Amino acid sequence: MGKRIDCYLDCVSPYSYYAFLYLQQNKAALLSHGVEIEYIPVFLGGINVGSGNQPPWKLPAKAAYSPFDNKRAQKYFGVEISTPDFFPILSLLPQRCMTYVKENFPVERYEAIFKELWISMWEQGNDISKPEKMAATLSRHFGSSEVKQIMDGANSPQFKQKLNDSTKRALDAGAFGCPWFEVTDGRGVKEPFFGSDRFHYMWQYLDLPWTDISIREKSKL
Ligand SMILES: N[C@@H](CCC(=O)N[C@@H](CS)C(=O)NCC(=O)O)C(=O)O
Repeated sequence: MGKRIDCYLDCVSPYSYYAFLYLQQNKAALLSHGVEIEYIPVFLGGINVGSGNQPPWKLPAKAAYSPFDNKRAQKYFGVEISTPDFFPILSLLPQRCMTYVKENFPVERYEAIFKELWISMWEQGNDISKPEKMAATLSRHFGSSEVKQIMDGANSPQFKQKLNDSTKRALDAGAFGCPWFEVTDGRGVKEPFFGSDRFHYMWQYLDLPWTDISIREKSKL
């Protein structure tokens, strides 16, 4: 039975970015231990509603704590972001675009453009819920006819439904936030994991020889 990590992500979530970067950096090491990774775009707003949760910034104590944790995570994962003025955005358009790209383009291009959404929004301050900003971000990796194809696909009933279905799938897997993971061990048994700060438990669950979240030298992080 193949070990795997199904990883549910939304570009509106900075912790999804950290988890994505971390898994991408460790992809080869994981694959060498037979662990496959799949990134699945979901709508975090729908996960909050469906699970009865609220975004952390809505609870005053969490909102006050969050900047500390976020800064530490940025330092740890080696990335600098800042919360844009327009936050939060409705991430339906970008997440529908990712749903379309996932199904219609090679996985390398899909992973490259997913990363680009976080860069565009969180590092460069672009409101990618706006069609023109989303199209401009897509055009960093796709030609103009492909950008049109993706934007049209994202707005089609079929891909709107597919994003709903993935969000439902995450909820069925127990999700109440992002990043959410459904991890399958070597016997085919699945367990849920939440957050970019739980990889050490994941390695333990997958019976990998790493005891810490970091499987690399500190200097290489
Ligand atoms: N401790 C987690 C926090 C992740 C987190 O706060 N995710 C947000 C979205 S960016 C969320 O969905 N939170 C739901 C919750 O905290 O209940 C981590 O370090 O990754």
